[in-house]
Amino acid sequence: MLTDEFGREVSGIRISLTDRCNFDCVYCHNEGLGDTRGPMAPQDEEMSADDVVRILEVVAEFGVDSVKFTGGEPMLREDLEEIIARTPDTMEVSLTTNGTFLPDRAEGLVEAGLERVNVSQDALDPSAFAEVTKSGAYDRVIEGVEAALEAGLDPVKLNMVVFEHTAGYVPEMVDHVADNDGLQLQLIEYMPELTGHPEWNIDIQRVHDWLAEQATAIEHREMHDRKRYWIGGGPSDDSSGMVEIVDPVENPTFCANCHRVRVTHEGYLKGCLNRNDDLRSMGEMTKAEIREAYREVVANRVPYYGEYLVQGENGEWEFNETYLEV
Ligand SMILES: Nc1nc2c(ncn2[C@@H]2O[C@H](COP(=O)(O)OP(=O)(O)OP(=O)(O)O)[C@@H](O)[C@H]2O)c(=O)[nH]1
Ligand SMILES: C[S@@+](CC[C@H](N)C(=O)[O-])C[C@H]1O[C@@H](n2cnc3c(N)ncnc32)[C@H](O)[C@@H]1O
Ligand code: SF4
Ligand code: SF4
Repeated sequence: MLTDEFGREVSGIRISLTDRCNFDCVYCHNEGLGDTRGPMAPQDEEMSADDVVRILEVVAEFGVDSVKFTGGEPMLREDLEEIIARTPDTMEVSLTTNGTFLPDRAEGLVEAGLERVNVSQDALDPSAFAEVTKSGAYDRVIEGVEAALEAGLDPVKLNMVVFEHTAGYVPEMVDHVADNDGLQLQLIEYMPELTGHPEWNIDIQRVHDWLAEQATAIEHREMHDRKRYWIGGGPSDDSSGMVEIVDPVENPTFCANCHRVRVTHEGYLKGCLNRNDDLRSMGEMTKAEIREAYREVVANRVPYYGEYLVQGENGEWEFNETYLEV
């Protein structure tokens, strides 16, 4: 496994398969590309299944043992099942999706080799859901979550971005996962950097404090040093609910435990979700060239949050020049 200059081993890869989406969520960061979602028609610049598999085969040689497929909406790719089936056997395969296509395809994805799924669900009520996603597909998403559970995906994590529009729904989402076997909840801190709406931010520490009061057990996950709160039981009790908080913003501990590189839908390898200054285009590359690009990108990885950034007078984050000169 390769290790970067900050001692972070790279054990995972996160691949965006498309920037197209059938939703228009008001907060969407589109995996670091900002609000640039394309039309529904396939885009020429999307990597082919062969491109994706070539990259996976190379990083597997370096001991990368997990892949997360995301987007845009990755299930708009008709060849998703093929890509998963061709993923090296040494890799754990997971998917993050808005869930609308799961009712028809969850079973096929499991047959292809999918092990876990995260489904974005920001509210338990159709009108609140529509307000955030600009979509009327609430019932489809609920069906998708059921289809994923029936197909044997375990766990099925519900992703909820916590920001001004959704913060009030956190308690009922927590009850929902505690009451339903197989479901877990991921509360994701809203990342304002790429969306242009800093005013929607809320203090995620309040959610941590509230959960700590409810929890019967609290654990730390190695990845990103994330906290996990167990509600109504504990880690060994099947009837309890697990709530994980993903809180990257201004969190040097999160970045210090970041073990994944990323690939954009056009095939650019990059070391950090929030950075686009280290892109390496791998679409046309041979395996030997991909190996070289991978080594370079890992060698140049830098934590994003922490002393490497400073907040300017206008509230924007900028590189800490003092640090760069050292
Ligand atoms: N800044 C930052 N945010 C991340 C990172 N990983 C995940 N996130 C945030 O968390 C969201 C949800 O991630 P998911 O795709 O559901 O997957 P995950 O939680 O990272 O991975 P698993 O829990 O292992 O399934 C992402 O879209 C980001 O908003 C990361 O490395 N850096
Ligand atoms: C970009 S989406 C791609 C996969 C799929 N379309 C979905 O929505 O699950 C991946 C995850 O990013 C989260 N996300 C998007 N914009 C965000 C933001 N500004 N802050 C925090 N999380 C965000 C979404 O909630 C979703 O769980
Ligand atoms: S469903 Fe996912 S990719 Fe689509 S707009 Fe919402 S967060 Fe972004
Ligand atoms: S370095 Fe930090 S911000 Fe960048 S991908 Fe890793 S955890 Fe996310």
